[in-house]
Amino acid sequence: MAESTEVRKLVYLVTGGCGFLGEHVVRMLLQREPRLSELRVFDLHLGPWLEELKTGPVQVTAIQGDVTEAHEVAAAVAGAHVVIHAAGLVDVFGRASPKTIHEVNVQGTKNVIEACVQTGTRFLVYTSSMEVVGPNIKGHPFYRGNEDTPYEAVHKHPYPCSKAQAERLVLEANGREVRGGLPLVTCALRPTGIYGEGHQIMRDFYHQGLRLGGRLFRAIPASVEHGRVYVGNVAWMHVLVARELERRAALVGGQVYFCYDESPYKSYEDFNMEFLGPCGLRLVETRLLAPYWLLMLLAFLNALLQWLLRPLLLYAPLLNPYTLAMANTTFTVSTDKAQRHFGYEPLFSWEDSRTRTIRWVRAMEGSAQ
Ligand SMILES: NC(=O)c1ccc[n+]([C@@H]2O[C@H](COP(=O)([O-])OP(=O)(O)OC[C@H]3O[C@@H](n4cnc5c(N)ncnc54)[C@H](O)[C@@H]3O)[C@@H](O)[C@H]2O)c1
Ligand SMILES: CC(C)[C@@H](O)CC[C@@H](C)[C@H]1CC[C@H]2[C@@H]3[C@H](O)C=C4C[C@@H](O)CC[C@]4(C)[C@H]3CC[C@]12C
Repeated sequence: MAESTEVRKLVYLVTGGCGFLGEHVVRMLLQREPRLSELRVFDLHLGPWLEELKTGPVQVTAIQGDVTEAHEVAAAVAGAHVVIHAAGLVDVFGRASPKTIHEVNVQGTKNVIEACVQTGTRFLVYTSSMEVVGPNIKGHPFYRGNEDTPYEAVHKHPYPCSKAQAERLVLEANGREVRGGLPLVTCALRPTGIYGEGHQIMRDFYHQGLRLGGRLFRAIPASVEHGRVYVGNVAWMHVLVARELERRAALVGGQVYFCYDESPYKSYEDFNMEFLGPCGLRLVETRLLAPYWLLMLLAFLNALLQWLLRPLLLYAPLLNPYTLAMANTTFTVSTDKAQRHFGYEPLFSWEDSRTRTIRWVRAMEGSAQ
C-alpha cells in the first residue's frame, strides 16, 4: 500500500463510476490511492451516494455525461492523469438495441481513447470482460484457461461483439502519441462474472425466488463451471494496475488480464446459492421436470414474447437462448499473469467475499419484507 505521506497530486477519472463495479472502484480509490487529489466520477446516471464522498481530503467531482458524446468525454478527461473506463451497456437480456449497445460500448470507448490523445492523458485502464473470449457461439468449453489459451473467440451477440471491438481499440491505442508528445499506455482487464454488493442479477434471482415461495429451479447441470469474481477484488485490480501502469509501462502496456480470485468454481446457479441459500432460498432439482430441450423451448418462447410485446412493454426475463447457452457452457480461468506483471493478489478472501455478499442480500431481505 502506498505511503500515506505521499503528495496528493493525481487526478483520476472513472467512467461508469456509479455502476455496480464503478461504485466499488470509486470507493476503493478513495481508500487505497493516497496520491489522489481529485477523483472525477463520470456517469449517465449519478448516484445520490456520491454526496457523502465529498467530505474527505480528495476532491470528488461528479460529472453527469454520456460517453457517446465526444465533447462531454473530452471535457471530463482533460487534465486527468489516469482514466478507468468502466462505463458500458451490460445487456444480454434484449433490453437495448444492438445499435445502442455498439454506440455505448464501442463508440463510447473510441471517444475515451481520442479524448486521452487530444488532452494528453497518458494512462487508460479498460474494463473488458471474459466474454471477449467466450463462451463462443459453438459452446466450446474454456476450462481453467489463461490469457494465452487457444480458443475460437467467435460471437454473434451484440454485447460480446461490442466488448471485443472496444478491447481491441484500447490495446491498439497503446503507444499512440498523446498531446505533449509522450505515449499513451493502455491495458484491459477481463473480469469473469462479477458478484457482490449491488449485483442486479443476484437481486433479480433473489426476488424471483421469493416470488416462487423460496424456491429456485435448477436449469443448469452442477457440472458446468462458471467463473465468478468478487466485485471488491475487481475494483482492487483496477486500482493496482492503474498505479503500476506508469512504472511498468513497457510490461503492462497493451496487455490483457483475466480478473478472478479464490471464488470457487461452480455452476452459475450453485454459486448463487452460496448467498441465496443462507438467505432462505432453496434450489429445486428439476432433472426430470426440465430437460434441456424444454429449457431451450422456454428460452425461445421468451425471446418470441419479448419481440411480440416490445411495442407495448419491455419483457426481459433471465432465461433466453443466449443466457441459457452461456450458463450451460463451462468457462473458468486460472492464471497468474496479473500477479507476475503488477503484483495482483485478491484483497478479499472467498470467505470475506461470501460474508459481505450474504450481508448485502440479507439487507435486501429486510427491505423486501
Ligand atoms: N457485471 C459483470 O459481471 C461484468 C463482468 C465483466 C465485465 N463487466 C464490465 O464492467 C463494466 C461495468 O459493468 P457493471 O456490471 O458495473 O454494469 P452497470 O450497468 O452496473 O454499470 C455501468 C455504468 O455505466 C453507465 N453508463 C451506461 N451507458 C453510459 C453512457 N452512455 N455514458 C456514461 N455512462 C454510461 C451506467 O449508468 C452504469 O452506471 C462494463 O464495462 C461491463 O462490460 C461486467
Ligand atoms: C435462467 C437460467 C438459465 C440461469 O442459469 C441463467 C443465468 C444467466 C442469467 C447468467 C449465466 C452467465 C451470466 C453471464 C456471465 O457471468 C458473464 C457475463 C459477462 C459480463 O461482462 C456481463 C454479465 C455476463 C454476460 C453474465 C450475465 C448473466 C448470465 C448470462
